[in-house]
Amino acid sequence: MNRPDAASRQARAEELAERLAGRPLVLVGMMGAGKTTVGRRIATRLNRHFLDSDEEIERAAHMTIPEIFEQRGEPEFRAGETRVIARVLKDEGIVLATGGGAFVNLETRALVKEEAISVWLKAEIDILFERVSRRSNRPLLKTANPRATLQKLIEERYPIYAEADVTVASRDVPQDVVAGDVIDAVLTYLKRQD
Ligand SMILES: Nc1ncnc2c1ncn2[C@@H]1O[C@H](COP(=O)(O)OP(=O)(O)O)[C@@H](O)[C@H]1O
Ligand SMILES: O=C(O)C1=C[C@@H](OP(=O)(O)O)[C@@H](O)[C@H](O)C1
Ligand SMILES: [Mg+2]
Repeated sequence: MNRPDAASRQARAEELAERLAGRPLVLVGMMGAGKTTVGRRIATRLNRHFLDSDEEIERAAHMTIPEIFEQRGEPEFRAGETRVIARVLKDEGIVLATGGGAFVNLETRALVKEEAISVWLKAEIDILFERVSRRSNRPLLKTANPRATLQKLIEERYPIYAEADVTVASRDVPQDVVAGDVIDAVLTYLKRQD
């Protein structure tokens, strides 16, 4: 990348950081969309603190997500997820990657809408499936037909994710490009709000 591109990229990130004025930036969307990895890159560019709700839950429980599902069950995981997100949204100037089910919760969704700017990282099933197949750390997909499960979740959740302020395609391009797409899309959204 040449220097003028890098400079304008930096300028857009700085403008976004300024326009957000402390409001958290929250990533929502399906498993495999890139919320955790792309979110971390966005935080770096905005010079913000990055948090991931799954990592916060794991830290508090001293267990991995699969262990929590196995030993305590999904309802307890969901309760922890709701609590963790409510707690971290009190912090200013964060980028938060949520777990794929978090925004489905009415209480969490209302809080995110009130306190933050939300971004739906939207990806095609083929991309999602390829990405989630790399690791076996998603308990909801431990089914006889994980692709069909993913498809069912997509159908249930897409109308809900569509309530996010901004939608960005999580394309099959490098994560830095997706991070740049998010920054540009949120900046455009906030400029329109003025
Ligand atoms: N743009 C991308 N191109 C290629 N691989 C990606 C991209 N975004 C994410 N990934 C990979 O997909 C997997 C899932 O990403 P992750 O950030 O954990 O998604 P999420 O948190 O939304 O479930 C990881 O292995 C990550 O490295
Ligand atoms: O979609 C979901 O319900 C889940 C998504 C996961 O997070 P990612 O979306 O970061 O994979 C994790 O919270 C848990 O396995 C449940
Ligand atoms: Mg994640």
